[in-house]
Amino acid sequence: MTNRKIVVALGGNAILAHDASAQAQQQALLATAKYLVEFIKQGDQLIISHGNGPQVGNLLLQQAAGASEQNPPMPLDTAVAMTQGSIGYWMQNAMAEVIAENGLEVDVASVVTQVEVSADDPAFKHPTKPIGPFYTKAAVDELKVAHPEQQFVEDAGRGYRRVVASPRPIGVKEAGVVNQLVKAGIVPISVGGGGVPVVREGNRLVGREAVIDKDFASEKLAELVGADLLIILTAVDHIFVNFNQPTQQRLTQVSVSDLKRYIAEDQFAKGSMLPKVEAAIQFVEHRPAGQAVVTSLENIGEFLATGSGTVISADVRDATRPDDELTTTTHD
Ligand SMILES: Nc1ncnc2c1ncn2[C@@H]1O[C@H](COP(=O)(O)OP(=O)(O)O)[C@@H](O)[C@H]1O
Ligand SMILES: NC(=O)OP(=O)(O)O
Repeated sequence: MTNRKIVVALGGNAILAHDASAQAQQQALLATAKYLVEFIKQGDQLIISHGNGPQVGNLLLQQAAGASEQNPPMPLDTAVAMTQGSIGYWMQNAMAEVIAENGLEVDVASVVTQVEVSADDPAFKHPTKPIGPFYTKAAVDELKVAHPEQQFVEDAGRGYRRVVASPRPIGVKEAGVVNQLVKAGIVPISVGGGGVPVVREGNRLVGREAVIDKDFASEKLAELVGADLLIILTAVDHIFVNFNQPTQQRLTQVSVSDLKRYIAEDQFAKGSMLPKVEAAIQFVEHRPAGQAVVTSLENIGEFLATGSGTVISADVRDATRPDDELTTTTHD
């Protein structure tokens, strides 16, 4: 039994690959739950987080399509809370089924989570977070005329998407509640969709129209609950240098200083791998005894058996080496 406290962040493919129907997303989460239950079987204390980019964008479109004066569309902070509810419901339902199949007795509960951001965060003036479906250039040109207030960007060669503000998390209101649930042996689902963005005004937390990056929100939660591990699950088993080039090499063990050097070399795509790398660095800098891992759902078994995946650790000085020499990256 390992009994580590682990925050595991689920990437897009764990919930929505191509089919945005409720049934397809529930099916995907059932497959995801079969991987996650392995941690519980090992005795680890799990905290689950997830993204919501496609879902919250789709929800805004559904809201706009049915809107009237009597039935106004909800603002983005409320839409984020709605996706925390829907995805949380699917996830806890799927986890309960798989937990029962494995003869375990563990409860899973979603926590509607508010994540504090700064009202002055420059991100409010520079939208960068892609949400909802992909569009062609022609479709975007039409949308810009109909909705001059909305902004769109080309997303990694896959088409155009609407972008919204994505401020950095500075606190998680329900972190204490999440910790209480973990202590009670319950698996919490928290900071879904990066958490509902709120700013503090005295005793009030006031919602803001934004979508926080779930990797940064998961990192903040992992810091605040004192996690041993932050595991970021995505579509690739490892982080690569020279990604998608003939010279690509996967990173197995990597130190913070080496990762910072790779960032300076522009090795990680903005909006996809870069936030994961930055979140991993932030976590191990705050908790030097902890580790961050980037890998895929499908590789969880291998990770648990052999440590396979990209494991990011704080720079550790080795007494047998000169003072300024740090642990270095291993490739294979
Ligand atoms: N250097 C890199 N190493 C590995 N993957 C990379 C790298 N740069 C970009 N990527 C891409 O980033 C993707 C993960 O980002 P994204 O799909 O946005 O995450 P999420 O799983 O959270 O939805 C990977 O599947 C891969 O295609
Ligand atoms: N909120 C968020 O980061 O969602 P995605 O991971 O789905 O983009």
